[in-house]
Amino acid sequence: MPVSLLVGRSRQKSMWRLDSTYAVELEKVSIYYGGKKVVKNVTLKIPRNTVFAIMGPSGSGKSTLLRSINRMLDFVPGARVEGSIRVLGVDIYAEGIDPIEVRRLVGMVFQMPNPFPHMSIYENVALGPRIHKMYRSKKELDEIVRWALEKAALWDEVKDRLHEPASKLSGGQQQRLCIARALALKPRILLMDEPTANLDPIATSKIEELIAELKKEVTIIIVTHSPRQAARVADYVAFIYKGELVEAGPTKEVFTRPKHELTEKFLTGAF
Ligand SMILES: Nc1ncnc2c1ncn2[C@@H]1O[C@H](COP(=O)(O)OP(=O)(O)OP(=O)(O)O)[C@@H](O)[C@H]1O
Repeated sequence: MPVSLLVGRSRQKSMWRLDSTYAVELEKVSIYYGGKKVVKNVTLKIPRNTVFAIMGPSGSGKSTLLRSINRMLDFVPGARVEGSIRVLGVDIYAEGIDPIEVRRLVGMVFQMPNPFPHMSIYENVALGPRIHKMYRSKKELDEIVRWALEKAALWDEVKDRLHEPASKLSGGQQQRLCIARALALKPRILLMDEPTANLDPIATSKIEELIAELKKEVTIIIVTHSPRQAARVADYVAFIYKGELVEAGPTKEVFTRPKHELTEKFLTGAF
């Protein structure tokens, strides 16, 4: 990364342990919507700079668990998290933690590509760095935008149309734009909630290739209901069923020697 990109917050002394073995550590995490417990006592360690897939059938609590990792559940009235969630060594629900800083460090990409449609491609990526004051000159902002679009494997396709509205991009391009938008904030962890559910197979494989590339720099936690996708992209997988963690481990191990009958059923498509 050019030195000029290391401006703003990244120069400040950080409380996050950036060299931590685990990107995320969940301990006895339960999550409620009102009185309804939808995630039940989940303990899980997610190694840094890996792709970790959370898989399970619809309604098993995957998205809820994912959203607890960057305090997105703060926006859901009645949602409550119990237990401890550490991100790069820091308890993100502790008093005094700024949820905005948590969400900068832990970016998120959703199922439906959701760029701001009337904003230009450039502005979609520049918005976060503007809000967080991550640059000192227009030139530096241009560099961040280019860097993020390159990292999201979109630069070559959009470099001559940066000021066109994002709505003119295809669905797959829009999703990569959302990835660029998240990357522009220099996150260390990227949460992806079924990022290819609305994409065709070609756009899906582009995103999957991108995931493999990105894990060199960020930890990726991806929610998928597809065991095939988990097998293709993930180093580690966790299988969640009815809010409970059934098993977790290296992808190869879980797929070749599942310890639990439920996991085997899920992997063979019996759900
Ligand atoms: N805002 C909410 N208020 C109340 N209940 C909710 C809310 N969001 C989700 N739920 C419920 O929590 C449970 C888990 O939902 P969640 O979306 O986390 O599961 P999921 O495994 O991601 O499912 P899917 O694959 O269908 O997205 C479901 O029973 C769902 O109906």
